[in-house]
Amino acid sequence: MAGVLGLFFGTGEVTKDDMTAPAGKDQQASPVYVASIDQGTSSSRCIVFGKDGSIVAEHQIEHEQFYPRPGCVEHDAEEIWRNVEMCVKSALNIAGLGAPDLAAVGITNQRESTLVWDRNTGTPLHPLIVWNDVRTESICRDLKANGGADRFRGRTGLPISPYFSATKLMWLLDNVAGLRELAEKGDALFGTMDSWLMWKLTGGRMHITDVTNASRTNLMSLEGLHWDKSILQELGIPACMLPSIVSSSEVYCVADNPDNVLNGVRVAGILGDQQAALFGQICFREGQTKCTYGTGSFILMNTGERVVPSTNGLLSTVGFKLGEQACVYALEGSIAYAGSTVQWLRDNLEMIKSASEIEALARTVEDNGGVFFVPAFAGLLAPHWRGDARGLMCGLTAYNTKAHVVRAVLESTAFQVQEVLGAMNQDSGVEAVSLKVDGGMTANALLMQFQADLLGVQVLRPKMSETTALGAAFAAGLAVGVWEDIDDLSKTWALGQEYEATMAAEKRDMLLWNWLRAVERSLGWEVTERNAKEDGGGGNIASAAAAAATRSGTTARGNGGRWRLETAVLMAIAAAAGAAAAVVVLTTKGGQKMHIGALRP
Ligand SMILES: Nc1ncnc2c1ncn2[C@@H]1O[C@H](COP(=O)(O)OP(=O)(O)O)[C@@H](O)[C@H]1O
Ligand SMILES: O=P(O)(O)OC[C@H](O)CO
Repeated sequence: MAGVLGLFFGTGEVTKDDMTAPAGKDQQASPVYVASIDQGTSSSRCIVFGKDGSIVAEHQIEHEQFYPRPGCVEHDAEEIWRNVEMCVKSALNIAGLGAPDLAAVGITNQRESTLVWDRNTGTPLHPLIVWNDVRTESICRDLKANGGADRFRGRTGLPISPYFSATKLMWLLDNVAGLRELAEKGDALFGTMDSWLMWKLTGGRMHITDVTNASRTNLMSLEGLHWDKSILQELGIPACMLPSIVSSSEVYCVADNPDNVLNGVRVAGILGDQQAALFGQICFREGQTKCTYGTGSFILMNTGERVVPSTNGLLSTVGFKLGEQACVYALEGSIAYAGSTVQWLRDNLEMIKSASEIEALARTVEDNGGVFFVPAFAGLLAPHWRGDARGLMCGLTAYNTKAHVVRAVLESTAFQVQEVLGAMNQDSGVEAVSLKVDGGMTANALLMQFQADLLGVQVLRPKMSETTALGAAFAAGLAVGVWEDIDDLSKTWALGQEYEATMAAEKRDMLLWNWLRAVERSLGWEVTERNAKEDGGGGNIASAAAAAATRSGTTARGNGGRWRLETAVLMAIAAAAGAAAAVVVLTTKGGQKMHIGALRP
């Protein structure tokens, strides 16, 4: 069920009285309020900010998550638009403001999630395919087979992965009846959520995306900031269905949809949500780094005006581009499962009743008791990029309790962030001295302290928790003169909480070593009939096992029978997964589970 939250914030600088008589109404001065639409993976919200960067009012609405098949995650784009409209209306009502009181509106959004719609009717032609949907794993496998996972990296900064929009769009073009023909005629459009919202706000007049969102498609040249014709051609994507690429901060238009409450307001900022958080955290200088701990976790380092190529499993991406100014780039490490592991403990394992309970339970034990958890629920993103990894918990003994398990789940986020920061250090040559943090999980002081300990640097949480929405408001406000320049913005950042590293180096090294051993064991676990075909094994599990074993350096020979497996091959599967002992369960085409047995390679 979708939930509705309406929040009112009294803040230091903007008082309740100010809100009943907004400056824009009484004094006829230029409006100083900026609204931000934050369209995220689990919810949409609208926040109205004052000039001092404080929150005046907020409204948030969750939307439904659809899981039509294993590995598939979809949203209803029309539901999202209705929620956005409702959020804006409610936030303005709560603040006692109207559209004329807004200097501008900014948009920030879940990135990569892919939508196609009809140019003439404005109707979505398929549900939104969400960024964490892995249905295009086999398309990616084919592309990788023909030139390697990194064949687009030099141009787009990204590896081939189901995460990015390119293969999601390929899938749509191949699987939605009539879409390719419509697209070739110029009657079907592609966009991420920023494009969709712009389309709706302008009553179907504008089809644009900003450089940060475009940099997540795997279709944009990072240096030229234009769609890469050769990639489009190779992937069979008609260029006419793509939006025009614009900067992150400029007046794009005046919203001119008379049915919308924002009608007449300048739309002046667009940033993908992680880049918006980088901007909202005032990471304007090269080397400055932030981590957002939400459903997933995303670490971005500002690398200035140069594209820093990654050789350690990170992404080169656009940080932001302010109008005509030079583009600022970033290195990014994306982690798919962070706060969602806490939701998993709550909803699937029922070990806690609410996310906020996890800290107290984890504090009842001194440490993880030797337990390590790798949340590779749909493979691992940065820095491993292994679609064949699966989740595991290891190091368990009879001594362990629920508290150790819960603590291991919490710690898994900090370990992943540590790995990414290590890779960032290697790629950029910049050793971070501090990490600015935000997002829901930063409410957890145990996790934040553990993070500082693992990194050996200060972890800094600002007073303002809504840095993503703030970043988009900053981008919009800059374009219309609410804020003069980035120095003006920098004054708004205030420290909320600081965590210093206190853990002894030997203890930290031992923890990191054990984490890496656990990760190693999670790799290559996924061996299915589908993999068997795609691995060129002639459609049988035995050959897939042999392929998996070969990938992991173990040799094995299958007997080629469709469902008959030799002991040697089964043992190779266990070895490929790196487990001391493994229980092998195969799923048949009909969905039936076949319990094969426990193995000790
Ligand atoms: N005290 C807490 N300890 C650990 N995780 C938490 C805590 N409070 C919230 N979370 C997690 O934070 C996530 C929500 O953070 P949020 O920044 O709102 O995410 P998003 O923007 O991705 O929706 C949830 O996945 C939730 O499980
Ligand atoms: O909406 P969020 O906060 O889960 O962020 C999603 C990211 O943009 C995916 O890349």
